[in-house]
Amino acid sequence: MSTTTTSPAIRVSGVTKHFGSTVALRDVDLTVSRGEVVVLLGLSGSGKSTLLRHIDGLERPTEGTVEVLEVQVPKLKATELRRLRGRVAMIFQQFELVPSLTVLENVLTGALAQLRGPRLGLWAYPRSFRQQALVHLDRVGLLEKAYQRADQLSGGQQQRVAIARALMQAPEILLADEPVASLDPESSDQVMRLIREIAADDGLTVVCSLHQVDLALGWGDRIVGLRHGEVVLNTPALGLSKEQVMEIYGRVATTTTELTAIEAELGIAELTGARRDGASAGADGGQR
Ligand SMILES: Nc1ncnc2c1ncn2[C@@H]1O[C@H](COP(=O)(O)OP(=O)(O)OP(=O)(O)O)[C@@H](O)[C@H]1O
Repeated sequence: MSTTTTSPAIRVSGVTKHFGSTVALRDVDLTVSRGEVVVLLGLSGSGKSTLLRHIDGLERPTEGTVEVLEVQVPKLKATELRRLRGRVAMIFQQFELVPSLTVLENVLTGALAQLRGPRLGLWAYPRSFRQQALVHLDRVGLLEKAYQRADQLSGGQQQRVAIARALMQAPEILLADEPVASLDPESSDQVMRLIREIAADDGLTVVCSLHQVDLALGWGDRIVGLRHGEVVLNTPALGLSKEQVMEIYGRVATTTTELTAIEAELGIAELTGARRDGASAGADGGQR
């Protein structure tokens, strides 16, 4: 009888995280299957980055457990954590490229964990790595930019370089923390499509935080909504409507100003008048 791996890629159980008196996560459960693409949706401060940082072992939970690729993350020693991070790549809102280096060198830095010692300059990397980096640049559509300085590229292009750098790790999981928050709508769309394509082609597990409902609905397999550090929504993206998502976020708003702020942050400009009136009315449209 053959055995197949059925364990999830990520299993977060009962995670609570305190930063002093701030409760950033409250009893969070999240299970992500291998190959699944999950969106973490939430307003600023809802705990999205903190949750991603727990999955990557950058934070330890105050309570609860985090298992990634069958490894208990908070228990890992530094060397074991480094090994796990080789299997989990992360991209960020601000791209985190080295501006003065060429695009190709930036991509190559994604392989540093696989090499011993520092690497200064392109020729310090083995030829096979340079070839691999060029393949990844081709995949993200930036082969012709390989020898330009990273800071000469547009925001969208820089995020695509960051994706190519992540691919150098040959990761099993890709974590993306608000990857398009600094980009215009067209570049956002391009970057999100690229991540989705790569995830499908490589069987990558993806957890991506976003705050725009429109992007989230058209993109992930499943949407997990966070509010004040708690999971308030965990459902397949297919068939989920904007109104359902808004309803969840609308419940926290007690005033029209608050509702307008939520609307703006979630990228929704069409909250109903009735909902708005309800919010203005205070208790009726506020916390239920
Ligand atoms: N290192 C830290 N020290 C103290 N408080 C923190 C720290 N990291 C996060 N927090 C707090 O925890 C809460 C959740 O923050 P987090 O950054 O996870 O939210 P977020 O949903 O990712 O928001 P944003 O989209 O603005 O980054 C916030 O109240 C934040 O101020």
